[in-house]
Amino acid sequence: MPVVVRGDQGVDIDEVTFLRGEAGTTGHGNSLPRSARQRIIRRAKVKRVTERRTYSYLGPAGTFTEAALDQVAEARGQEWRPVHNVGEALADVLEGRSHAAMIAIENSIEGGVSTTQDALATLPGLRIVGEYLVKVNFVLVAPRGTTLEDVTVIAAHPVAYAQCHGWLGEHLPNHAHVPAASNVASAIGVLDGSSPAQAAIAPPGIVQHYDVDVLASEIGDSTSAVTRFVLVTRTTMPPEPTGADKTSLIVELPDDHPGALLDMLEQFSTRGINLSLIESRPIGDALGRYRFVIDADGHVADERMADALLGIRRFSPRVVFLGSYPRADRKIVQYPDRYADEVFVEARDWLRGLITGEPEV
Ligand SMILES: O=C(O)C(=O)C[C@]1(C(=O)O)C=C[C@@H](O)C=C1
Repeated sequence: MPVVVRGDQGVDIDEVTFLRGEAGTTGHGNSLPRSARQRIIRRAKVKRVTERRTYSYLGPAGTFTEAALDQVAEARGQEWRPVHNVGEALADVLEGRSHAAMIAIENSIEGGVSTTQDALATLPGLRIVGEYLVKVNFVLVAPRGTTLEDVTVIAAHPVAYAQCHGWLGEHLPNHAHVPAASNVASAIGVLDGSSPAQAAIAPPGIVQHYDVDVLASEIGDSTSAVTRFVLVTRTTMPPEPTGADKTSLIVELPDDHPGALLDMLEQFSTRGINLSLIESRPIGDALGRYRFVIDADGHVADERMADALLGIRRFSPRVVFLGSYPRADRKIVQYPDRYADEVFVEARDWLRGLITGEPEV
């Protein structure tokens, strides 16, 4: 298959070059009749429209999720589709309305975003292809003329609300919370009167989109809070290994197998693989049944990771491979020399030799 380089508007660069040559607009003379040239240009325009890709994200404009999507070079100049929740974003991908969806998966204060983790664990056919980090901090906003004394009810996305407990406890200890679909939906509800709240927790950039008073700034519990986002597509080949990769998995453990969690962890530790995340989530069918959400340093194309996955697959009743993709921080993965690819290859060759009867050297 030819490699296609995408232009800013989603047009195949090689296609455009070809058409330019064909239409005689590249300095080789306008040898084609005008009508033929126009037909070719029309074809290029149709292609431009049909080749545009759609990216779904938690909207409306101004959310942190939008800021994460803004970091995706291939998404620039493409169609961005604001949606109401993670489920809708992933349904867009699975049902073909969108090429990819940007979703929040972890926050440095709140931990894993459980709706995302549960959706990825249960919806087959999805792959994480990229990771993006966004620094998050929050402001309290309200319709013009509102004062802090007027505020008894606050609208906020639950993950944002959980990051502002300190400030709220100190300044508005008696407030009530109404959940909002996103950090910007919270403010819209307060402005259009559809929310019972008088004020909303929102990203600082909200003032560029809406006419609001900022009642307080920097209300997050941590000034260094970060949310991790992932770009999800339909199942596809993982991006090429970069040496700075991460592999995401969901693993269920066998029942009645004492030490199963330790067995699973050993698959990684005995191959020199560091885990940057391990979290349990209820499977949901009975009390005491959990699945594990895991991020491991390395790529499925690395021998040590492939070997670990084979080990896990052998005893786990269900393994979901969510993807291998470049780490957002581009930090090269470190591991002891004895887990390098060549060491695995040499050991496999040695074993093959034993079986085929090659003399040992
Ligand atoms: O993208 C947004 O602004 C959101 O409202 C979503 C979300 C999340 O799902 O975690 C994103 C980042 C913040 O940590 C809080 C909320």
